[in-house]
Amino acid sequence: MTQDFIAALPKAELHLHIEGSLEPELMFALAARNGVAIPYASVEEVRAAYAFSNLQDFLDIYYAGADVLRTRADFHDLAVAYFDRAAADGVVHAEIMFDPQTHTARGIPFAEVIEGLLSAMAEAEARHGMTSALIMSFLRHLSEEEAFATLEEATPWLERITAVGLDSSEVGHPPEKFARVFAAARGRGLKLVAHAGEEGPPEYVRQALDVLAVDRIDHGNRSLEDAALVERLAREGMTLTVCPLSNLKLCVVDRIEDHPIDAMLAQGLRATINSDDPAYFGGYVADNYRAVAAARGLDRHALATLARNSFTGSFLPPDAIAAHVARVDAMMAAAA
Ligand SMILES: Nc1ncnc2[nH]cnc12
Ligand SMILES: [Zn+2]
Repeated sequence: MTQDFIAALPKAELHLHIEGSLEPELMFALAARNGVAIPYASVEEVRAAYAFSNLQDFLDIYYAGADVLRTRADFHDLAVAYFDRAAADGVVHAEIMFDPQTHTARGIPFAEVIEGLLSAMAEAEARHGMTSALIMSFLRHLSEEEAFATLEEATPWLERITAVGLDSSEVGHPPEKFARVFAAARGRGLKLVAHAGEEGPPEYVRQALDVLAVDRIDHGNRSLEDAALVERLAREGMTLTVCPLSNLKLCVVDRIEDHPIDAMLAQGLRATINSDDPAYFGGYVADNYRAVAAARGLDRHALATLARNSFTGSFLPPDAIAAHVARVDAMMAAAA
């Protein structure tokens, strides 16, 4: 019953790396289409390689996997596959991240990447009535100067990009390293998000708030180590895009039974549920809801709160947010 309820619950996905939705089957198909050699003999061998002890273990494999993405059609097919799966999971709005530097560093033109994604977004709207938005993420292991160059390269498409983000290796690359480029992005009318407190300390979450002035925190788990920070995040209504199966696979939690999603809600944090890199972490967004519902005994009220938070934390206009929240409320009223 909870299974059906979770899939039927209207929801937004706010933390999804489109490169992390590359399923092994598509990796093989694109490798063949583009004549790219990959270091795996079979889909099973790829899946077996997805055992990670930390974020960096994962990132090494994730950046290698992205090498099969070469053309506009590849980015289109990748994103269409994600939108189809998300629609089946009850996602009605998706704010997807892409990492242009992972591709431009290999000589793939920025235009190929973004035009492929934009055409897939139009297709998702036509096929599923799903709305979507693009978040352009800077790789934090690279320099701020390189992030500036990426922002510059994106200029012709800025109307189509909703936000900038900050991802990749967290520890050693604090948010303050990107203070000026985030200020420039804000000046160009973009929203701001940053991964913080996934592996990095609570201080990185504070920097994301105080130095970058982000609109959302991606992950934020380690905020829980700092009571004053938790109180502030709750008071400011800051959205956290939490990713339970990612947290399990990257050893942010040892067991899914230890996941703090209900503790976050109990402390008044605006937590949401997301899949992060679903092809690598073993599940799309509904799988993430199911995993924590089962492991932490979340009832329908908690699940509906998480779904409502996904809309209130989105970059949709207020009227669209209200309409989506009303649909969640109607579903709860019908179930009562
Ligand atoms: N969970 C994650 N943390 C940091 N960078 C990422 N890039 C893709 N997934 C990521
Ligand atoms: Zn992420």
